[in-house]
Amino acid sequence: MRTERVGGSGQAERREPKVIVGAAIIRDGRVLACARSGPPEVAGMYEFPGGKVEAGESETAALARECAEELAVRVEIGDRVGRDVRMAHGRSVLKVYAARLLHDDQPKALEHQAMRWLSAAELDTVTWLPADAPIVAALRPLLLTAP
Ligand SMILES: Nc1nc2c([nH]c(=O)n2[C@H]2C[C@H](O)[C@@H](COP(=O)(O)OP(=O)(O)OP(=O)(O)O)O2)c(=O)[nH]1
Repeated sequence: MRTERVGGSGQAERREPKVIVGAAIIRDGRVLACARSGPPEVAGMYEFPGGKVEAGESETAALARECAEELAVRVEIGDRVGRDVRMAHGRSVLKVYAARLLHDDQPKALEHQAMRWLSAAELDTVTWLPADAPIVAALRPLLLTAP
């Protein structure tokens, strides 16, 4: 979706929504859920590790960078999980990809206040950021069928 606003020339400018990517890192039928450390209004709420895609960066490169920065792990990025989720009145969009850890790397919560490996049955035991609800729903069957 494009959002439009009227610029100084009176003509409509088109703005692409900012893309936020998240990694649903799956291991042994569990997904890694990470609790935000801030800002205060969302601190303690769970999300998928990730962040904003920078200019000129691919979504998969952004995910690999964010997983390295936030968790000190290397990941292989797989298929999309769930749909695009519009946030901030359409100014941003959340896209989540399945991922797996490479080289037996062990995640460290370098920027989050907590981390949990959740099975399908445990997905609802944490409070997710509101935008993540459709992604979590789409993830459930994937965890149940994961090898
Ligand atoms: N990483 C991530 N962000 C999410 C999820 N769900 C959700 O609503 N968000 C929101 C929270 C934030 O408003 C935004 C991500 O911004 P961020 O501040 O974490 O991104 P970033 O790591 O690039 O941060 P920065 O460079 O601006 O400090 O997306 C999710 O599952 N994962």
